[in-house]
Amino acid sequence: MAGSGFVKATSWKFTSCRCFNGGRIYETDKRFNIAEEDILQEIHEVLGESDKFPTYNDLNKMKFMERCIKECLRLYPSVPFISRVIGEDIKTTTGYTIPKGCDVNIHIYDLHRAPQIWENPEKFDRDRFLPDNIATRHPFAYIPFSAGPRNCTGQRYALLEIKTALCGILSKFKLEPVDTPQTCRHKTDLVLRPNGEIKVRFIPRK
Ligand code: HEM
Repeated sequence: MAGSGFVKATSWKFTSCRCFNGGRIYETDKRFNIAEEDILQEIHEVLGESDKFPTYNDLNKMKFMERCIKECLRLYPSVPFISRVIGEDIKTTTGYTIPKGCDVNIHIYDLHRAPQIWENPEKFDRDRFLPDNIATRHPFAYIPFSAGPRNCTGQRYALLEIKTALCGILSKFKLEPVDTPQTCRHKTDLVLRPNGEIKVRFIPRK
């Protein structure tokens, strides 16, 4: 139990929390500010105006919030790249052969911003994960939790914890960015990490 608690705590700190920070703090434009108020409205629709703690069923009803979280994880994947050792020779569609035994890095950050896949890739689009819009997308175009047999075992839990945190924070505070995408830089690491502090203003809601 202690081990599992530790995994959850560290997973939150290094992944879910990154998603939360990344999405809110870097996305300073009006599209996200409007989304934030609409997320709060959805929270009120599901929970009422009370301080009720959300249940599993409540969280599953928060579909708009979920789409915004997914868009944050597209723009700022907490795990920006993963690595694999190739198990057999692979022929690419461009005619190259990647031999068995090679180390390969899959750059999730770049994949999630590839213009061949995403229209206006740099834009925060709250509708990008509507069912109609994901129906035609390649299943491996969006892989914040990796894919295949070694994908993230905590992904459902991660979404629930991010949603829970958003319910608590957004119902009490309006968040305003202090740092911007222009002032923040990332540094190379296993998780997407800012090169310094990211400041955000918490304004209590009346
Ligand atoms: C937004 C939050 C999270 C993101 C973006 C994320 C992302 C990922 C990614 C990309 C991998 C694959 C790593 C690789 O293939 O090298 C992974 C693996 C894993 N994640 Fe997460 N993760 C998140 C939260 C969590 C949480 C909350 C837990 C646990 C409660 C968790 C547990 C694990 C475990 C155990 C693996 C290894 C799976 C395996 O190798 O079979 N993750 N995660």
